[in-house]
Amino acid sequence: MAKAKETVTPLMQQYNTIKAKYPGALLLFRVGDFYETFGEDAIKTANILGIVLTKRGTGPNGALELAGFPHHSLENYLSKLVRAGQRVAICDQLEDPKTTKTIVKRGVTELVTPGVAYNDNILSQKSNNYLAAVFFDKQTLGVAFCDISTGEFLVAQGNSEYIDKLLQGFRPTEVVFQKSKRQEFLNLFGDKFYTYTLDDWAFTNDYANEILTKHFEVNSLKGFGVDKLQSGIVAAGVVLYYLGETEHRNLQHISSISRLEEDRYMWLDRFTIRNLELVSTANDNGVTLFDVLDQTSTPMGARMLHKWIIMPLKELKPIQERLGMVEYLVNHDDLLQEFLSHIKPIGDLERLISKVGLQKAGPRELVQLKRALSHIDEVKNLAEKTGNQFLSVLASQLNPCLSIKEKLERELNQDPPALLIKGNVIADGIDDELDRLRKIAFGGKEYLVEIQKREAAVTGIPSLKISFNNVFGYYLEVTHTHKDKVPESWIRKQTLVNAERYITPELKEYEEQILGAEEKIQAIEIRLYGELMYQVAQYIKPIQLNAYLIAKLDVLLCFAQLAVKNHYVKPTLNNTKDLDIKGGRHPVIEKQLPIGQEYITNDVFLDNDNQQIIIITGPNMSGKSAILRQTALIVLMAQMGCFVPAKDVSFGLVDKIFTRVGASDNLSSGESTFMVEMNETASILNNISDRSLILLDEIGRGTSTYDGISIAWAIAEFLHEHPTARPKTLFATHYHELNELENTMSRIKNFNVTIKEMSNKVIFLRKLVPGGSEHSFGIHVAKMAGMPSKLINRANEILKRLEIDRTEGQSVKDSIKKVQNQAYQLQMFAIDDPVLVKIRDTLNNLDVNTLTPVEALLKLDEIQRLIKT
Ligand SMILES: Nc1ncnc2c1ncn2[C@@H]1O[C@H](COP(=O)(O)OP(=O)(O)OP(=O)(O)O)[C@@H](O)[C@H]1O
Repeated sequence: MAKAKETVTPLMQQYNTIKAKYPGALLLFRVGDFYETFGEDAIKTANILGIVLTKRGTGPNGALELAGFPHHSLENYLSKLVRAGQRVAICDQLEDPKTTKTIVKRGVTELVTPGVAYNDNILSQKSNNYLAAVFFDKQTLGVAFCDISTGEFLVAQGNSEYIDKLLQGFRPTEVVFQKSKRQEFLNLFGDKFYTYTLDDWAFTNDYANEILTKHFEVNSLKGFGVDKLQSGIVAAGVVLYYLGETEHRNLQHISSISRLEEDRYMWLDRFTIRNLELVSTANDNGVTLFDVLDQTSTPMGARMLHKWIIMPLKELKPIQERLGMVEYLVNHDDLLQEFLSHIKPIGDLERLISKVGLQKAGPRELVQLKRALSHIDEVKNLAEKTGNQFLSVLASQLNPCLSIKEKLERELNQDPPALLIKGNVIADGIDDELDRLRKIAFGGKEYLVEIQKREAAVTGIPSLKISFNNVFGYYLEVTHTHKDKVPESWIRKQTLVNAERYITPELKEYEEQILGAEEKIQAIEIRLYGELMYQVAQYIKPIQLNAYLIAKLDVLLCFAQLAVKNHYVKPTLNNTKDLDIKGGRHPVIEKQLPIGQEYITNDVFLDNDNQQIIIITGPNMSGKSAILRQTALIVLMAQMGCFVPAKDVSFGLVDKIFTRVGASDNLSSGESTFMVEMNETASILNNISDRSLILLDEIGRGTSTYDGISIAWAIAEFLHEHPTARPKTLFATHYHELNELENTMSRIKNFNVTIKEMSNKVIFLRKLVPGGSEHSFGIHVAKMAGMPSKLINRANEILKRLEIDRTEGQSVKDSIKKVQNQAYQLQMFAIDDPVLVKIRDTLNNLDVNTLTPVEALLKLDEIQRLIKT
């Protein structure tokens, strides 16, 4: 017998057709009250969501896997799927199953990807969720960032270094780029981004211009000031194209596009962003500068703060404006408190108005919008009254959109359900038909009692009753006693033992009304709500401006609160090229010290003429890095417009901050990555100016002493002898040999972080003082790492010998011989134990002269391990 041919049901045929249109996406297929997934998708879904995987059918290809969940759990499950890195296509029923006899029409209504999300469950409140597009043009790279949840749309172009820096700072959750450039992308930006590639045809000028001008309803992009950025525009066009591809077509809230102006912001190279731990730390639970500074009251304020941190300003006027405003708020605490009381309830207005643009705002969100607008009105009034110039300008720009606010107040039930379909969203008194239907649907009982009373009075039948059954609906029941009083117009439907049942045209009409009322009510509410949303959408631009202004005020209020709480002071910015920090502190470390322990403050002074480069020596853990970082953080905070953790600070604007940290893992065969990068990034180094600040932390560490010193030496020389610029530099090192540089280079000065040595123990004083260090600190390091005291004692002996011999002019070779002889006398080595022999040989083979502290550490570790085995 021939094998039965497997039949594919019409439903599965429909599924397969839709699935094929969205390659790479996990398809959630709505069937009745469930979203179902099949095959591979089902296996993934069940895994990620921890739901049951079942199997259906036994065709020639085996059973088909199936996993599904109820439709009302969509939001919750969707966020889990997207967070797990899935692209999720949501396929809905496009018509009411009741109205069709054939298979229900279905289609994908949204494709949710990590970069294209506005669902509160997926987004994190305090950070933006950017989608980025990168365009590899011939010479330059174009980039665009868009956050669909806020409507922000930014564009830039430049070399790969600049684009990399932007990607580091904006940290998009998804990056799209040309299919043919996969390898280039990986080479330049690494594999840490969630990426998606698109066919190359979408990356053309003509296409981008067309899609952008159409979206913004303009003839040219000139008005946005982006028309010159041809590569950037292509990337921006791709963003819009991708949003369309993912079924996001209501994008009114993306109401403008702006250029990321490179010249307006301080340049922080990517190492600086990472090393200063501005917005993220190497380990997940570390504390960032953002964490310490974030005292904002709204999510949009927090997101703005985030941007201010990674993009400090470099123009005096706007910085001073911010600082001036913070000072004013610090001095007017009552006003500050009043502002705060109105800003908190404004909430996330920026994302809220975006949902209006996306046509996804629920009734409660519109009520919240109304509330936010009332508070904006209050903020405006408060700001107006102050007479402060900045606040007066703010007041004149804030627009409480009173007419739409009043409309929302009037037309919406002020305590509505979260979902429109639950009903009771539109207020009473707005639509006559709605009021009438509601009366019928919800006031049904009273209406029937009214009819009953009236008919009883008219007919003189006191026992008249109105009831309902499924056969003929509402009816009047008359006992046989009153049979003869029944009017002629009543239609008899049923005779019982002691009563008769009648219907009347009025009852029939009422019945029809009541049965259809609920559906009609829903239809009217949906229509009226849609109209209301449409009207609110006309206010997207002024409301977005409000959101921006409130976010800005929120950040300034946050700075003012920080100033008071953390004792920050107002920095003085000027046009000199000096940097003068008195009593500086590290804003993050000072917050983490154990209770009772005070942060030791430090002064740092740098200028172009005498003290361009400071070499800071000191043992590990003495606080060198802290001094470097706090210097950069103070500069950065000041240029954000924030007060700073110090006693007194004044400096000339800084245009760029570079950081390089030496560590054994980014050094190869004695060649510093910094040197490599110096060559690679010649274009940037050519742009180093007298206003740049450079932090070099333990460059050369991890190589052997001579290599390390040579590299560090070369870098210091490079920066000192740079033909066009004298960048201010802090150079932390444990190579006391570098102190020699001071003698030959006039603008290099030695400093050290003080310690006190007491009976072989080191106490950190953490004060930066002029002068170099006498010796290296390798043994001290070993001690801190918990090496056995026997070994430490021995190391100290060796060191002492070496130091004595050096002053007596003896060669290192002789010293080593001496200490080796000494070693043979130690009891520990007299035994013929193979482990001890091995230890002895290891020690014998050590060339102490070229040993770096880190190598010493590693050797000691090796020896310790030998003992333990
Ligand atoms: N001024 C200070 N006041 C109080 N504690 C400090 C101060 N500076 C640093 N510390 C503490 O000492 C720790 C080590 O400081 P830091 O990392 O700056 O040392 P380092 O000399 O750079 O060491 P390494 O060479 O190992 O990087 C910090 O994490 C902090 O807890």
